[in-house]
Amino acid sequence: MKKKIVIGSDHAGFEMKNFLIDTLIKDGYVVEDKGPFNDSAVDAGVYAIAVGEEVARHLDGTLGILVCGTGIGMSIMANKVKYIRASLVTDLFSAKMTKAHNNANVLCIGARIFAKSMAAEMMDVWLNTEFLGGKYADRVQNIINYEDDHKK
Ligand SMILES: O=C(CO)[C@H](O)[C@H](O)[C@H](O)COP(=O)(O)O
Repeated sequence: MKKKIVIGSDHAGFEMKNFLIDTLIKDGYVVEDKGPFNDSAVDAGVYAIAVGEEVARHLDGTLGILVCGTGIGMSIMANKVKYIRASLVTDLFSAKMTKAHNNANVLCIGARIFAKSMAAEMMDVWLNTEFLGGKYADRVQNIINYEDDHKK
């Protein structure tokens, strides 16, 4: 079975979130939508934390996707959650490398920057790239060690 994807947005990312959910379901993923469920103005941070905490509770391969206007607020907030490596991506190469080298477990996308098709492409590349492990695993482990030492 394919991985579970937990997804959230703010009002600016609401429409793109729904598009990405449809794409994920078509591709056979199990999707958990953390909201919002309409396009009324909300604070992106609430949804970033909800998605981040759900991913951090299931570090078995569950991944998160966050969409706001720029993706910036989402990435700042999601990275406050212990064990979350959230990446704001702006191109296909970054989308690939943030999984291959950083094993990013949350992807952040700016709905006011990208067309839906480009967002779906970045998501697809990230989902279908494998973490390379080896020296990159040592580096990711250093991040985890820091979190273990400094975060509750
Ligand atoms: O970074 C962000 C959230 O922290 C986003 O880009 C938001 O979508 C953006 O700030 C929302 O702006 P709005 O004026 O409230 O629509």
